[in-house]
Amino acid sequence: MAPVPSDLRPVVISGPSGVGKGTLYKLLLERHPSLFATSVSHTTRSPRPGEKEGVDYYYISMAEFEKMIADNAFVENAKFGDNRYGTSKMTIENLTKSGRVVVLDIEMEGVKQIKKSSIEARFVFISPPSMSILESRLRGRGTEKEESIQKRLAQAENEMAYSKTPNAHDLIIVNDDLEKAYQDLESFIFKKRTQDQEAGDASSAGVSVQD
Ligand SMILES: Nc1ncnc2c1ncn2[C@@H]1O[C@H](COP(=O)(O)OP(=O)(O)OP(=O)(O)O)[C@@H](O)[C@H]1O
Repeated sequence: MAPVPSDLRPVVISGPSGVGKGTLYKLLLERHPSLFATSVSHTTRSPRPGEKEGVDYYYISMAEFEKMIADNAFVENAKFGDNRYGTSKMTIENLTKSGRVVVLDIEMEGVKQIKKSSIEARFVFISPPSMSILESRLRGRGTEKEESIQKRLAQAENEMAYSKTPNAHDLIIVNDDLEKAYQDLESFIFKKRTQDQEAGDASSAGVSVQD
């Protein structure tokens, strides 16, 4: 039987575009399908052909989205073009209550928002071995036009700078050898949370620890 981690806090994976977040995330879900779960986001954009409500996204109107923001129902939300995207607190809480570890692939602004939210999460930053390797991965993936590659590389500098600020992340993994990076990620997730950490987290969050 697959081991069950004692620490069910959601895991937020961030890092520059092209570093391998999606690849690592997919491996977690493939290797432990009944343990890890993704949180289905809410969006104001229309479904694309083949997409399913509640599987790819929850599709809602702009008015509903704004109501959810007003109700503080999102742990993070963002705007891309004319569309809004958000991760709902309740979706995460329900998955966690059902014994799953929620894995979130989130960019830097979202990470900052989650840190301010009521959700207690663990933050893992995936770093490239070098900026030139990051660039060759982005190019090698073959999904991006030149302009988009340049934008992503510029944003990568911001992500890297943020990763160097104290306490931004609980763990930084350099994704050089993929299997090694995966093993580092998995063992971090399965690591037992010490009582000191629990007490420290609880006092910094201003809540009491419950057994
Ligand atoms: N350790 C590794 N060694 C070599 N190639 C890798 C490694 N990890 C990932 N890759 C490759 O790098 C490319 C980018 O990976 P991936 O799409 O997972 O990045 P990402 O961080 O999820 O990017 P985005 O934020 O844009 O979605 C892919 O082609 C992937 O196969």
